[in-house]
Amino acid sequence: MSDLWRRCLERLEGELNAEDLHTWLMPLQARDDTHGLQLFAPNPYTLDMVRDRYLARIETVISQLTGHDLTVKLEVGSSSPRATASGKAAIVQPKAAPAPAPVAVAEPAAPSFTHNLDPHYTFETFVEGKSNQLGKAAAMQVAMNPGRAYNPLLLYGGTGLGKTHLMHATGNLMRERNPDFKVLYLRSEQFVGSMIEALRTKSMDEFKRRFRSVDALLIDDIQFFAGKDTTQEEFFHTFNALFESKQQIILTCDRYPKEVDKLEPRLKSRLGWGLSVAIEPPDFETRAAILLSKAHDKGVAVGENVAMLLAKRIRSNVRDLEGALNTLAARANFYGKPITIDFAEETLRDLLATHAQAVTVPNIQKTVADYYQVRLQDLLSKRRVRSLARPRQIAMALSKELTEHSLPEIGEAFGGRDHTTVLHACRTIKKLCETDTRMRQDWEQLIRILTG
Ligand SMILES: Nc1ncnc2c1ncn2[C@@H]1O[C@H](COP(=O)(O)OP(=O)(O)OP(=O)(O)O)[C@@H](O)[C@H]1O
Repeated sequence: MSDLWRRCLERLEGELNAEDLHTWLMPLQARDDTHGLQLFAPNPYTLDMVRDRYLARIETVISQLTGHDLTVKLEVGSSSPRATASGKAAIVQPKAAPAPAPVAVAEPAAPSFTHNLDPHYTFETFVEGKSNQLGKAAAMQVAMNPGRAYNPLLLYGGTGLGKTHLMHATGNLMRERNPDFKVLYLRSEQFVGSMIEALRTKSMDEFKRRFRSVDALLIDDIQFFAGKDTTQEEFFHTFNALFESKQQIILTCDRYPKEVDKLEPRLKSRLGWGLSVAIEPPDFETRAAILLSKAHDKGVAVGENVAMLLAKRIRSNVRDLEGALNTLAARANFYGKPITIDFAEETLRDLLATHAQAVTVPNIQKTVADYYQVRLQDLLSKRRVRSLARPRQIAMALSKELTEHSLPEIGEAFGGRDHTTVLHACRTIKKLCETDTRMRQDWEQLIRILTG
């Protein structure tokens, strides 16, 4: 990779979120020569996005890095000399000074395949807990034995729980073990965008070649394929081609794919050929460990007490937890203060209040009643029919999980029941979640509704 471009990316890393960076900027190839830097987008769709959203900023950063006022233009293509032989290049020119800009020394021509994995998303930076243990183990297996261990590997679960992280970690490990391994990561919107562009420019053959020539294809958030029939058709053929030649496919979805409406049955059936693993919301200890690990990686001094405060109060997902940490770090830096419990509570008062708000026992009762379509007064009554008893137990267990109330207090809130009844409910639901998929999905969905 061009040294100048690498330095530019490093600078932008601190400004853009990881997702945008690896979606739009990392796929760009770059080449610098005595005249300047050339940037190549893999397709017109990416080119448009980069030009509209990032080009001005890239120009500024390049100018800062080189000390010259440079103009950057883009084209679709590749940085390998063969691909640019059309002579369209000469992309960076000094805006004012006629003299050639002194830029970084050119490296040998880059390989024609540029992987676009986020180097920060690795297994080392992924904190393991009960909620993601299986997913991590499966992903590692796939990285060690691509195309053969589980194909496809499908990671599913709610937003911000680490699916994308694990996917990149798998790709990164594959490439660490074999640097020539071609791993292509895309969000499903990019797949759709590339396909639309290929249809428009009548370059479907090129599109097919691009996706079928990789060793591993990683597609994020495939729920976006729902209702897009032509995309599904094309993806179906891509899938078959890759699968047959034992190229690895890794996918993520925000729920169990069988539950995604408007996804073709034959595609759903293919998705089930390999291994589907749920990534669940992390428990308290894992949330605290993730927070401490993120703080360590970012060089932010956060004590265990602060990590525990955030982990206790922010249960929705890891992304929110990380967002809170970033806010704290930025404020502490600005005011030059250490991150104490008081500082954290003060700084995040509104945010913590929002997270606390939803999770009260009455709120849980109402949410569970709505979810199972029973009347609230029946849920709180003494009636023991199964259609009420199970939702009631779930509501009790959720109250224990999501609030600070004691067992007797929860019993009291459920029509004056004994604390042993609540304890029994908690144990029953915990056991059921381990053995009954449906139950576990209901539980996770309710947690998402209550904490999202
Ligand atoms: N177990 C974990 N250890 C370390 N970081 C984690 C873990 N789980 C999630 N994260 C971090 O949380 C953030 C969100 O994770 P990620 O983007 O992978 O979520 P996701 O499940 O793909 O969400 P979405 O469905 O919205 O794309 C990332 O910064 C990721 O590094």
